[in-house]
Amino acid sequence: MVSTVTKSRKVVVVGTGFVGSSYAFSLLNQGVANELVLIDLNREKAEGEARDLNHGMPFGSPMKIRAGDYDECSNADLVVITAGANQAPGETRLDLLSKNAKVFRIIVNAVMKSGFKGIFLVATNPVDILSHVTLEVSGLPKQRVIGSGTILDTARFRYLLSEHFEIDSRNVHAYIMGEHGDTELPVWSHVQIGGVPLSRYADIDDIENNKEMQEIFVNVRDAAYSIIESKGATYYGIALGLVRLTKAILHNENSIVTVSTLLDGEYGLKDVFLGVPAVVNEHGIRQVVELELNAKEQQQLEHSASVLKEMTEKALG
Ligand SMILES: NC(=O)C1=CN([C@@H]2O[C@H](COP(=O)(O)OP(=O)(O)OC[C@H]3O[C@@H](n4cnc5c(N)ncnc54)[C@H](O)[C@@H]3O)[C@@H](O)[C@H]2O)C=CC1
Ligand SMILES: CC(=O)C(=O)O
Repeated sequence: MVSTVTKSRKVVVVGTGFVGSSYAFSLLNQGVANELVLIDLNREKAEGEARDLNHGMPFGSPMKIRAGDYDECSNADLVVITAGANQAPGETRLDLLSKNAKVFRIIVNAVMKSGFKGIFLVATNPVDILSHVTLEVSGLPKQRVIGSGTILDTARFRYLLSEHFEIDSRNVHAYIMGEHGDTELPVWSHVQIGGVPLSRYADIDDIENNKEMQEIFVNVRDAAYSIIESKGATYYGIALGLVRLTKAILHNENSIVTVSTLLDGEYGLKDVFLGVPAVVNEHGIRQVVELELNAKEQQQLEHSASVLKEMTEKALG
């Protein structure tokens, strides 16, 4: 059933490239917001996207879509940032840091200058570090700065497991945690199919060292590289993930999703944005969900945190 929105829900998306325009298209399809403003450095592109999307209105959910400027952020509930460079084939997400950190300082300052009082949702890469930059530049409470983190990696993981075991992906419960990038980790100890632990469901004793399972994780971790090699960019998966997060926020769903948030002692880690399961609602991040990790998973998470921390310190200067 298409959900109905009773009070005004305004979203501004900054960056109407592949990711931003796919997000706008999915938002229109799912009826999650009722006002959407598109901002891009290339104003003509934003205007073209708005016109194209509006022509689909009779087939979607009623909403107002237009191109605009940063003053539109003053009464927005949510600003989604998808602006900045994407990876060229072979480039890592971390390689984008210096270019995109500069872009972020400009964007976040412009949003805040409008008097913005809502929530930031960041997707641009490297997403964990740019979420940290957003927090620092905006001065907002940490609950109101959310990175898309490992929401897409978790979806890829659930999908590939669902294909392998021929089970609806909605019945596969699993998390990818850590960096949205090369140091991310699969939390094998908490994978469940329909509530049954994976080791029991699949009758495999040593799940994390099983060759087929390892291959599934490698395909998750390296998915962006292979899609970028094939078609130049990835955008549909993250667009749907961003809509899922938008719904959790605007509809106050208290959903548990893997997002990037500033840790403050959870998992024994501090002062670093990292992908973890967290409860998300209209106030942003309500709380981090602390899973009981095994020793290997904890060590992998700490490694991911240390890589991100070092890069973040450089970016924040
Ligand atoms: N978090 C995730 O899971 C994912 C993140 N991404 C990231 O999303 C970002 C965007 O990717 P694409 O849409 O493919 O790139 P794109 O190149 O298609 O679009 C980027 C847009 O940003 C705009 N832009 C650049 N500087 C700007 C500024 N100062 N103000 C306003 N707009 C500005 C450009 O004009 C362009 O329209 C990349 O960093 C990419 O790595 C992509 C897929 C998944
Ligand atoms: C590009 C990117 O971050 C992804 O597809 O995972």
